[in-house]
Amino acid sequence: MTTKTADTVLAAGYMSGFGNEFATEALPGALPRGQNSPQRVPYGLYAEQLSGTAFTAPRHMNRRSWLYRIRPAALHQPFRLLADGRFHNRFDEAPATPNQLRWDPFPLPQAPADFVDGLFTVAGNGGAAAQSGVGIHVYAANRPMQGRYFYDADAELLIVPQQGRLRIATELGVLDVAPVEIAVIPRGVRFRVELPDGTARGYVCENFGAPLRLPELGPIGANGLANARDFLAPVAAYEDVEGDFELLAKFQGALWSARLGHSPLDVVAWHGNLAPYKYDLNRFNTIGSISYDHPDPSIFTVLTSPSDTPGTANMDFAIFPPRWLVAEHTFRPPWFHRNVASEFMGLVHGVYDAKEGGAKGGFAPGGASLHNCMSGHGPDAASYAKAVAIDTSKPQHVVDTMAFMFETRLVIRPTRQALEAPGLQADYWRCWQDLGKHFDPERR
Ligand SMILES: O=C(O)Cc1cc(O)ccc1O
Ligand SMILES: [Fe+2]
Repeated sequence: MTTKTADTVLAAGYMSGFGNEFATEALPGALPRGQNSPQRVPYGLYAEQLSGTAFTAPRHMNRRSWLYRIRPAALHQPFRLLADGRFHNRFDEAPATPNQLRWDPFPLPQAPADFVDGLFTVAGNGGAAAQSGVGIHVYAANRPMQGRYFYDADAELLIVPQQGRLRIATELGVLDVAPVEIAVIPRGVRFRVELPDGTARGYVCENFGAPLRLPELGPIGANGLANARDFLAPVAAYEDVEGDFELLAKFQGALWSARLGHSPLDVVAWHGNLAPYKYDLNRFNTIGSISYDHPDPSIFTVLTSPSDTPGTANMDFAIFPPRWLVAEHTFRPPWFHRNVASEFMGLVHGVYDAKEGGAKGGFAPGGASLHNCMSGHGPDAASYAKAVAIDTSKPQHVVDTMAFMFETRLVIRPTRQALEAPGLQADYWRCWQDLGKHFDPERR
């Protein structure tokens, strides 16, 4: 396989910044100068525009890139609809439940499975047709995608590796992503996933809504939370290979397959602000209370997909990273709460400070929990007992942890296969049952 990278043009494999107007070429002079679509493109390439927002979207939201490629994306045989599998968008198969749900770590594959084979849909809401909501999936894979490429026309993909590194070779370049990093692949971008560690497991959020962006910072100021310069987009890298390959498309909730005679990762140069990117969650500048009380979790937002209602996101991606807790005379873990929003949580590693104990396997790395609209939840009895006993005049260092949340405006509906999965913890509700009555009208 001939794989050429941009090493000779740019020293690093990545360009830093969020939503920048990037320009990158794997061969010198491959980017047309002064125009997007010249009559004849350098090196005999084809020019192709990839737009991720409406042409007329406001300038600060507009996303598109120009790709200079060996063959246009139009070149493939007709797509055939594939039979329904475990990766889908059927969120109406089972009644949405007000029960708190939790799953053990999702199993690693028994049979050979690549990244797409290994996708298992856990829950979701809305859909591609409405261009709003999310699909929530886990992946568990043990072989690289070989001669297979995938794109999702329904959604932007937010990939959260939990175990094992991923090498995501995309049309626009290569992203190497390890646990505690995330990758975002724009709607429609074609890619192949390789597994440098042999196996991999993690979470995927299909965002059917507006592309993820950095949250507003308000009084926090010009810096903080996820800083724009820590996002990395790949430099152009292409392969010029021919063979009998498969292109998989996710379209309106279903998977389609087409044959194609060449690698679609044949973009020699590109420029624009629509690109895959990665981000190291350890770079997050965590901001919290330095006086009293636990802040609302919106302070932990890494990326947000806005809806048409200001301030009410289609989806927020929040993390709970290592940090110092210093709030005095304060119950420091997440408080007990019921929210209008719905919360799907996963754990990359360590222990989450609201779930120190719990029934059965607890909240374990590679597992998940779901607390839907107005479903009461909060620290389990063990975490509560610990938090009311500590001396809050001393700072507390929360270390070795990385939990995350996909928080959505719409109720998150579990799939039938997720409700029937052996890992669903039937006794999760018990983790709150030891929160006894302490009320005493004689004691203040
Ligand atoms: O339920 C959870 O554990 C997530 C969460 C964390 C937090 O710090 C505040 C509110 C919240 O929903
Ligand atoms: Fe919550």
